[in-house]
Amino acid sequence: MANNQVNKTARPFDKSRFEALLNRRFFYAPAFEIYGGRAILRTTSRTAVPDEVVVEYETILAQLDNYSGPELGELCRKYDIRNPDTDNEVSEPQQFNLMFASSIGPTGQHPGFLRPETAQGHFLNFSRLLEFNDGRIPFASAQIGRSFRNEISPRAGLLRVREFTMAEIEHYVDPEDKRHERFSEVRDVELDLLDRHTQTAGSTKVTRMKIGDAVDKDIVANETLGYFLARIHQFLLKIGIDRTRLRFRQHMANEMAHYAMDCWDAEIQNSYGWTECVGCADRAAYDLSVHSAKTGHPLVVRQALKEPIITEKLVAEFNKKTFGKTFGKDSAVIQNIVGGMDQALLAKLQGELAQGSTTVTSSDGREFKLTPDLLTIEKKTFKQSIREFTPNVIEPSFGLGRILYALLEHSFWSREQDVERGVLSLPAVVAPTKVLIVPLSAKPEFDPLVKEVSAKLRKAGIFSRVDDSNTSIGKRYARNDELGTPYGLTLDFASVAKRTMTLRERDTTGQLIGDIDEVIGVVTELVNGTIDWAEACLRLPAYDSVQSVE
Ligand SMILES: Nc1ncnc2c1ncn2[C@@H]1O[C@H](COP(=O)(O)OP(=O)(O)OP(=O)(O)O)[C@@H](O)[C@H]1O
Repeated sequence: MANNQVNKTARPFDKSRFEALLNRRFFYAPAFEIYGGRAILRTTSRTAVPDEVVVEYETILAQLDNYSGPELGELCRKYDIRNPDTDNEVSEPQQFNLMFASSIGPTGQHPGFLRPETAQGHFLNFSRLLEFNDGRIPFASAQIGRSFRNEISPRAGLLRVREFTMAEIEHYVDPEDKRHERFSEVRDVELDLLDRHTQTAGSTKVTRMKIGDAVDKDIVANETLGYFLARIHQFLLKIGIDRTRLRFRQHMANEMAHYAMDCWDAEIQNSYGWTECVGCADRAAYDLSVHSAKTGHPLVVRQALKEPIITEKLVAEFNKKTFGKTFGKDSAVIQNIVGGMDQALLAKLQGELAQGSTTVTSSDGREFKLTPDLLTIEKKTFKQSIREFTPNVIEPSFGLGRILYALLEHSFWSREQDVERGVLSLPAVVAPTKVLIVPLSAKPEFDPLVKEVSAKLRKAGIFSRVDDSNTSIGKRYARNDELGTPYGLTLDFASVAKRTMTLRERDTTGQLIGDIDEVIGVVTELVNGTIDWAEACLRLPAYDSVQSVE
């Protein structure tokens, strides 16, 4: 071999590191399959695979070349790598390419699936998230992303579409303790509830009730679910949903998924009727259990018990020396029969053995006589210091398009004196532009002031726009009222001379006046929500030439 040949593998192949990686892949997917010389990731249905897994799989596939013959067979057996054409284990090195089950495989065996919600991605990452949280619950994951539904008839604007943006939270709780640490903060929040009993009675009359009372009375299943209902309510009001057109409707038993413990929809009334915009369900342990069953990877929490649980159990033990000799190849059959017995049957067997012998019968009717020199059954003490359980999931699920549509309907109105003048009353927190800067004139002496005000607002973290178009100030206000801009700052000739500025509020059209820096301070607080307009009116004097500019 030529001495100058370069070994391109910087680090020698390390089997144990590689197999540790194979183990890790079970976080995401149960197995991959080889179709016509291509490896296909077999994920649980509707599963989104995070980007990093692609890298991981490429690494895995590249490394498979390091195995050959029986070694590869062994590896494939261990990690369930199969050739689906023959359903045999892969026995010789192949050149693999990577493909995902979510696209059509070369043999067309895998249909493509688009996710109907973002939830699957959360569950796939559960183990890693649990690790980040030091193995403890409760914790939550949140994600915003596109979701897809095969709607038969998409309609009603953004209300029913085939592709939409969803924001979901998966909050993991102990199934035996669904209290929420911060429930006391929302206990007194009043919600309009339409529970299932009211609906069964044929009524749609809501009951306004404190969420604390609803949980105490078992109308809402538990504190964590109640906590999220209250937070959904607060969120929707904060972004500008009209509370008189918001209700929480409980799912009827026949409407709810079979595994769900309780489910409520935040419904918002709009011109199409009452529309579900946020769903909030206690989905029990269903998702994690199903993912776990499909992947073979346990999705559980292991919790050290403060007090170990001591239990006593009857245990069957076969005498290794005599048992195999006596029963030969039937040994396994007998061990299976005894191994499948519950405590009551074992107790019966123990009693019979004490009398001298007992008989067990196989499924094909053969009888085997057992004596105390072959089998002993004794009570043993077990100490359990770890509690292992599958967490339950509380899932608030927001459809952003529906919320936005309802918000636009709730926010839009016309001025009484002129129906042509529309106003979009978006609260500052959601308005795309927070402040409009309106120089009264396009004269160059206004430029430094306009620049100063917009720079100061930018520094305060407030997004503003300048409208220096050549139209009347009234028209400029009207145009920006329709765009939902909550505040206007007007620079006039007094501003140039005396450094004063007026502040206008969109909904009332009320105006205040003050020193430029003082007004910027007030508008910053208004936008940040630390004061409201009434408070601003106490801070700054009213500007009484409103009519002259409107
Ligand atoms: N086709 C769709 N178009 C827009 N948003 C949707 C659509 N389907 C569901 N959503 C939104 O996603 C949220 C959560 O989805 P979920 O599965 O609970 O809805 P769903 O019960 O299927 O809705 P619906 O009964 O109205 O079809 C809903 O509250 C809604 O805001």
